[in-house]
Amino acid sequence: MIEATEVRKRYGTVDALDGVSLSVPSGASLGLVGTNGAGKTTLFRLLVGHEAPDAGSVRVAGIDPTDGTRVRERVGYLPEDAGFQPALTGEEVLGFYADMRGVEAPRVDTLLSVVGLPDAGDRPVGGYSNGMNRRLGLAVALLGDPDVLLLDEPTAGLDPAGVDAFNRVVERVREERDVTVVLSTHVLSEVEALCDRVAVLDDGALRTVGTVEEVTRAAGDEVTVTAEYGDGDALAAATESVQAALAGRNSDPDVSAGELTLELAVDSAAVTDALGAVVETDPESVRVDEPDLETAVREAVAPGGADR
Ligand SMILES: Nc1ncnc2c1ncn2[C@@H]1O[C@H](COP(=O)(O)OP(=O)(O)OP(=O)(O)O)[C@@H](O)[C@H]1O
Repeated sequence: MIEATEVRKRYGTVDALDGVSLSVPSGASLGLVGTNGAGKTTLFRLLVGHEAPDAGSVRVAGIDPTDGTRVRERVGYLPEDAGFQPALTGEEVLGFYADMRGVEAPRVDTLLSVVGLPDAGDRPVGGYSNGMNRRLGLAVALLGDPDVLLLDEPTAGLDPAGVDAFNRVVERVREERDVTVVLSTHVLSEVEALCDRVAVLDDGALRTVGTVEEVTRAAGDEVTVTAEYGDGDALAAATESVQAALAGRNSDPDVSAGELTLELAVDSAAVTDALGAVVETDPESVRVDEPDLETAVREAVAPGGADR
């Protein structure tokens, strides 16, 4: 659905995108993450045809986005800095964009309900909260029932309730429509909740891309369970019962300094069994360290934890 091939975009002396190739299949949901200034907004602007790449090619639904209005019929875009005339009501804002895109008026009411603003349509948008404004922006992006939805940091600056409300709408839209979503964010829990894929951009380059699971796995494929015990007897008894629970699985605990440590393959049944056994031995504390998306993204941006 989206194909970017060796895309370059330079502003003055800055390589905003420095040879980025990325493919997003139809119906997928991609989280675009990365450092500030990584090139995320630039990529959106190329995907929506607001600008052309200096080199390489971009195709959305097989269309070159700079090729007239055709791509705008297929793509809904919520820019990072979307703002509307404060004196216009929500309905008027939608009506304005609906006219521009030739969408029928009844869709405006439906869309306001879809984004959770069913009763706010007759109010001037100057009185909308930040979250309401973003949801109105999403409604504008949904006009014309696009195949592709591009959301540039849609929840930046929203409070937790606003983030939840927005993300629930995105989830519902994905359930109800066959739409391909690209969403940029600095919040990785959002990617885990809403996206099946993740791409990490940094300094104009794509550092990694894959399913959320694949990218997370790059941070390691082991879970470490560490349990702390008050005295040597408790630790010895715990070691015995954990060994019994994991018998034959080649995962003996390490025991030292009042602690029992287990290293286990992530997602294996051994993790559940070991945790069950550990909890039954009544430890003072239990810690579970597993590969997570945050570590994987940090590693992708700065391999080996290099200072930047
Ligand atoms: N119109 C422009 N003129 C000059 N430089 C630009 C322009 N647009 C982007 N840049 C530069 O290109 C780089 C990438 O910017 P971009 O806005 O795409 O990053 P981003 O990943 O969206 O960042 P953020 O997370 O901070 O929103 C930055 O160094 C930025 O300063």
